[in-house]
Amino acid sequence: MVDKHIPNDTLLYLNNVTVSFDGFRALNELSFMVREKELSAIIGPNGAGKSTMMDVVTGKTRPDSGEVFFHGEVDLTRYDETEVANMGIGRKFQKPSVIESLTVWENLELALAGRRTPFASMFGALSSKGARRIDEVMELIRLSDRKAWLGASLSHGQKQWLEIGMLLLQEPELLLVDEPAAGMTDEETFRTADLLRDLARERSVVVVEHDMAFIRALECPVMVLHEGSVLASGSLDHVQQNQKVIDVYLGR
Ligand SMILES: Nc1ncnc2c1ncn2[C@@H]1O[C@H](COP(=O)(O)OP(=O)(O)OP(=O)(O)O)[C@@H](O)[C@H]1O
Repeated sequence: MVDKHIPNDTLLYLNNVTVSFDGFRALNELSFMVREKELSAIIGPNGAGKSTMMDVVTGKTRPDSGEVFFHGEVDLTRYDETEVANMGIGRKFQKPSVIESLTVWENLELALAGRRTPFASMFGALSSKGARRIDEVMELIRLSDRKAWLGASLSHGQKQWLEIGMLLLQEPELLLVDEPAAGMTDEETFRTADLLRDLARERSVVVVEHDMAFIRALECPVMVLHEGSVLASGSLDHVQQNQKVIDVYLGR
């Protein structure tokens, strides 16, 4: 990456990314950057290109043109989903995929096993280091007192937190989180905002969300996507006062 304007602490840099479906541009020369250990939010009306952007970053969709630099050098567009995940990019989908018949601890243990050697997983040897890490993650996701609860008995919000915990055990440097507050109670929504702020102390977190109260609680920079490009960026107050943003949201 040879661009003088890119700060040294940039973790992810999309450069002029275009994705077309049958001639329709879902992403249109999209460029933006994510700094290390930064929490940021992406908003935008339906069809703005938010999911497509995450598909490109995670190797699910290959762009027609443009690059996606991770750590300044690696162009993620050359790798597939598994390779990108192994490089340290985690994606939390909207629908939780927690195993309902396993406890919180067992779900986390399984997620940790995913990154242990086949030999260690086969013989069930969870190291004391591994167990400590699961304890730390349970603390982070506010589920320490639910350790022995079955997935099925958790609330919707708790399932989402457990799923975030499972991703954390992959130790991602960048976490992409898709509409985490959807379907949550107000209290869960605010606890989730707290949780994501905590997570961004150790890694970069990008949240795609529609819920403005939740975005406000994140207290982070916001980028507005529209028709596959950045329409505005800055604080939530700043973008909400932007006339172009107002027009797009009011459908003018
Ligand atoms: N596989 C596909 N084939 C054809 N068109 C697609 C495909 N994926 C996305 N699109 C189109 O690209 C545009 C961007 O879609 P995308 O899902 O990225 O938007 P979004 O901002 O995530 O929307 P939402 O908030 O509704 O989830 C939409 O017009 C969508 O219909």
